[in-house]
Amino acid sequence: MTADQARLEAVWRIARDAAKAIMTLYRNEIAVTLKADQSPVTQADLLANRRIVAALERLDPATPILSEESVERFSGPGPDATYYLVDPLDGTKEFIKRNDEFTVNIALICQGAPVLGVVVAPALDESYLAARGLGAFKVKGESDWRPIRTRAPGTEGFHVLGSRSHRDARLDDWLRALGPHRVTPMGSSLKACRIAEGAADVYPRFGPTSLWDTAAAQAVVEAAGGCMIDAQGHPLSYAAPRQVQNPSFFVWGRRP
Ligand SMILES: Nc1ncnc2c1ncn2[C@@H]1O[C@H](COP(=O)(O)O)[C@@H](OP(=O)(O)O)[C@H]1O
Ligand SMILES: [Mg+2]
Repeated sequence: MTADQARLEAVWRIARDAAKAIMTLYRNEIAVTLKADQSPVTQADLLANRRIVAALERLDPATPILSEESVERFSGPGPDATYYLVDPLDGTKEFIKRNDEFTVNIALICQGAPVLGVVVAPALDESYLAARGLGAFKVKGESDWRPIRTRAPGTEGFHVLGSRSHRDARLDDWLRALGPHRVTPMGSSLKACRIAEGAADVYPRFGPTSLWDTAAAQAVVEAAGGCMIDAQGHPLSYAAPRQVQNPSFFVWGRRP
């Protein structure tokens, strides 16, 4: 087993542990509070955050952690510009609506790029894992690892994935220019993971997102042969984590 694989499996175990904690709360009544930016947060976001941060600190004490639910603890990247980037519960609105489209996300950033990514969908019992040099994998349950690859669009047009909660005129204009397509709404980083496994072709995102929403899924989609790029065609960068907002971006299974 390589060091990268050992680390990938260790980070996956941490994400799965958080996923189990999330599911115990998902089955009961969900209490929702609003954060300062008016976005919803639940006990599940906070519980998952505590478990992930404590476990990553045990696993890798020298590497700083930037998490959506504890941004104030982050004092900047560590040696070699490395840090963990965590969204303990992406798709909180989907969690509250109970449509199963929410994920736990952990990425390892090195020199501004996501070099390892773990995305777990707790309610679906599916995981997407990737590390540079190892490839990208989907795991159903605990042990069924399968390598994944992106696909080329079929002759019937593009299968597009889009946010359930954010749709605006820029997206409508972009879709008009795309040509023949169909759109499936979906929550969370699951959209990019579905493209990584060749189940869809493109995910355009014009609404606001933050670094922790994209990093883990970007590692997966890149290792599977796709890309997550800004309007200039550059891969999303994590080199300046003081600025947590992403630009608009596009996830393509095959680069256009
Ligand atoms: N105004 C805003 N600013 C920053 N990020 C936003 C935002 N509105 C939505 N998002 C991001 O979009 C994510 C949901 O994406 P989607 O609509 O594709 O499911 C949210 O993840 P969280 O659920 O982790 O907060 C949140 O991070
Ligand atoms: Mg999120």
